[in-house]
Amino acid sequence: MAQSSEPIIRFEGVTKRFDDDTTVLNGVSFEIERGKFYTLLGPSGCGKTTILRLIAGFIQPTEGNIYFNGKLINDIPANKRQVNTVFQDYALFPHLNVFENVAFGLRIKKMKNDAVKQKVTEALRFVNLEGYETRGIHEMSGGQRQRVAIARAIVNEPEIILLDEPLSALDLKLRTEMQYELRELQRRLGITFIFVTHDQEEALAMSDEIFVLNEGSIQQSGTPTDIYDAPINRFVADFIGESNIVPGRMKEDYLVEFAGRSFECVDGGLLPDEPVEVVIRPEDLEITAPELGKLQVRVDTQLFRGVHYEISGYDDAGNEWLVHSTRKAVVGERIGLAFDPEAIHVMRFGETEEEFDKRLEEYEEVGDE
Ligand SMILES: Nc1ncnc2c1ncn2[C@@H]1O[C@H](COP(=O)(O)OP(=O)(O)OP(=O)(O)O)[C@@H](O)[C@H]1O
Repeated sequence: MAQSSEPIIRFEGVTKRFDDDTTVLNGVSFEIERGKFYTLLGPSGCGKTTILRLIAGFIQPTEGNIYFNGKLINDIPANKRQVNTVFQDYALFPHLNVFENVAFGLRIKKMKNDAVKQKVTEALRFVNLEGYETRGIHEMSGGQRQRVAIARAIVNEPEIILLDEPLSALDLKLRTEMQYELRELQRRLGITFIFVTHDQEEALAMSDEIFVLNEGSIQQSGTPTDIYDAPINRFVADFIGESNIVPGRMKEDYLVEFAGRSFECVDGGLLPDEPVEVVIRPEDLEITAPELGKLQVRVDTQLFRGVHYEISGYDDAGNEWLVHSTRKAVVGERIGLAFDPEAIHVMRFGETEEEFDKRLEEYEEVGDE
């Protein structure tokens, strides 16, 4: 295909305001590559569903442009886009059986009966629902309805499937099963999936790429490990997993000061004496005897979490530290905390992803000279 090097979707400075002048998306730009599993992650009201609706064509941008395979699609109506949506409540037709629910889109296109039968059978096989053709929707479980909704989307052979919190109605166990199933299905189909969730664990487990959103802007985009290991700012560090975030100061490249001491780290490219925020994940801290630790902490609370203990305490500078450890501590006692230079991640206050990328580029250019 001639257009295959183009991103399948590109947003260029897309702003969405509703009639009452509330800005829901604020100049958002991103690219979606073909065949990957993307997740839009963020708290309630941050604009995730609005992005899906813009891609589907249910609403139009107030400013900016949306491209599909390199072609501007701002004014292309929803029914002319090769995109299908799986909604949170599945939006299945209660009066139609499983077969007719899946066949619905094909019937509208006036496809011949034989072809409909073949395509619906194939779609139902894909989601493991062969033999359920004549069942009523009310006779299906939550997980099965979910699969009918997915079969109804894939039967149209769209280039993109949009999934708006499709697992939120399921209980925890089924939800985990469906996470595997959806991920596997996406791999087998090779169709681009754009999945919306406010659940960070779900996003980390399922995605090739995650966009973290807050208040109508993309805070950070990247693979789950990029985002977990190198959050761009406090919002992302707080939203994805648990973090210790303490104030610090850059002394020079690869040397950062916090909790009253200097520590080797792997981050550079900041100005000497620049105030920063330092992130260390609780599982990267190891409990030692006080004199062997890089930091000393008095244990304040301890909770047993089955696999590990969740221990919190304060260092002498008054910073709180959360530790996940298989070793037990004693409340009120002093412990040492050991960690590798790689465990320290330094963030510049309030920096956006764009500013970070620019800084990194300049830093690497200087390094190459
Ligand atoms: N048609 C509309 N008119 C006015 N405001 C709207 C409209 N649709 C959405 N909004 C507002 O836009 C903001 C973002 O909504 P959106 O549905 O995109 O959020 P979300 O991130 O998907 O949230 P949730 O996880 O709660 O679904 C919300 O504050 C919402 O109230």
